[in-house]
Amino acid sequence: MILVFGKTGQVATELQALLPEATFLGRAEADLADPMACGQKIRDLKPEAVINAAAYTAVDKAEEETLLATLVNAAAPTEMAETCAELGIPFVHISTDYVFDGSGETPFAPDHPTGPLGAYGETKLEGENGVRAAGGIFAILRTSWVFSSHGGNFVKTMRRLAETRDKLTVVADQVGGPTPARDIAKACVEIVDQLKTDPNKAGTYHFSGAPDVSWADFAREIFAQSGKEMAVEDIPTSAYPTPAKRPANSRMDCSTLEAVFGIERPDWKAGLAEVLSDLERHT
Ligand SMILES: NC(=O)C1=CN([C@@H]2O[C@H](COP(=O)(O)OP(=O)(O)OC[C@H]3O[C@@H](n4cnc5c(N)ncnc54)[C@H](OP(=O)(O)O)[C@@H]3O)[C@@H](O)[C@H]2O)C=CC1
Ligand SMILES: Cc1cn([C@H]2C[C@H](O)[C@@H](COP(=O)(O)OP(=O)(O)O[C@H]3O[C@@H](C)C(=O)[C@@H](O)[C@H]3O)O2)c(=O)[nH]c1=O
Ligand SMILES: [Mg+2]
Repeated sequence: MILVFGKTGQVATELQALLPEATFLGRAEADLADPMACGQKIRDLKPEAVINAAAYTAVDKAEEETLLATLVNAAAPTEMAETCAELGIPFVHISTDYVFDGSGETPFAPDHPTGPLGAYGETKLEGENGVRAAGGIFAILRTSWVFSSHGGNFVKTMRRLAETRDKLTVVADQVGGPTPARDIAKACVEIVDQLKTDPNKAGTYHFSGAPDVSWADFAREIFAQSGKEMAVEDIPTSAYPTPAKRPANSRMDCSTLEAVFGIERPDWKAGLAEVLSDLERHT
C-alpha cells in the first residue's frame, strides 16, 4: 500500500484518481502541524512507500504565519523522511521553484545554489534539507506554477476575475513553467515505482511544464483556449505589490529527471485544454 499525505489538494486529488488503492490522509487524519503524529501514522500503517502531497501553499500568508508554515513545510516532511528511512521505504516529496532567488535567465539545475525570497520558499527549502539529511530512499520533486480543475490556482483565479473585469493586468517579468497537477501525480507514481527497484535514483529533481512563459502569457493562453475575449496587459512586478517577493526567473532545467527516470516535461498547453474542459463540464 502507498500512503499519501494530502487528500483535497491539487496534486493529492489527481493522485486519488491514479491510485485508487492508496491510503490518503487529509488534515483530519494527519495534521502536518503535528509532525510526530505524521511519523506515527507511517509506523502504524506500514506502507510500501510514502508520497507527501500536503503543504502550506499560501505564499503571502506564510510571511505572517511563518511558524505554522515551518511546521507543515519543514518539520513534518523531515519527520516523514526520517520515519521512511528508519523503515527502509521510499519517500517522495514535492517542492518548489520558490527555493531559488530567481536571478538570471538560465534554467536552474537541481544542484544550483538556493536562495528563497520569502517565507514559503524558505520553509520549503528547510523541508528539503530535512528530507535529504534523513538518509533514506527519497526523491524531492521541485515543480512550479501548479494548476488543475480543483483547488486554488492561477487558471481559476484568472477565470474568476474575468467575470467582473473587462481588462486584467498581469506581471510579465516573472517567467516559469506552468505545470498540470495531473502530470505531477503521474511523475510521483513513476518515481515511487522506480525507487522501489532502484534506490540509487534517490535525489533532487526538477519537473515543470514546457514551454516557459510569463504569467501574462499564461493568462492570455487561458483566455485564448477558453474562447473568451479578455484584454491582458503586461505589467512589471513593481506594479503588482505583494507581501512575499516572487522569483523573476522560475525556469527549471528538468533534464536529469528525464535522463534518470525517463520522465519528460509535459506540454502545459495540452494540460490546460484538459483542465478547461473539466471546468466547463462541472460549472
Ligand atoms: N500550488 C502550486 O502552485 C505549487 C505547489 N508546489 C508544491 O506541490 C505540492 C502540492 O501542492 P498543491 O497540490 O498545489 O497544494 P494545494 O494548495 O492544492 O493543497 C495543499 C494541501 O495541503 C494540505 N494541508 C495544508 N496544511 C495542512 C496541515 N496542517 N495538515 C494537513 N494537511 C495540510 C491542504 O489541506 P486542506 O485542503 O485541508 O487545506 C491541501 O490538501 C506542495 O508540496 C507544494 O508546496 C510546488 C510548486 C507550485
Ligand atoms: C491575480 C493576479 C496575479 N498576478 C501575479 C502575482 C504573481 O506574481 C503571479 C501569480 O499569482 P499567484 O498568486 O497565483 O502566485 P503564487 O501563489 O505565488 O504561485 C506560486 O504558488 C506556490 C505555492 C508555488 O510553489 C509557486 O510555484 C507558484 O505557483 O501573478 C498579477 O499580476 N495579476 C493578477 O491579477
Ligand atoms: Mg497562490
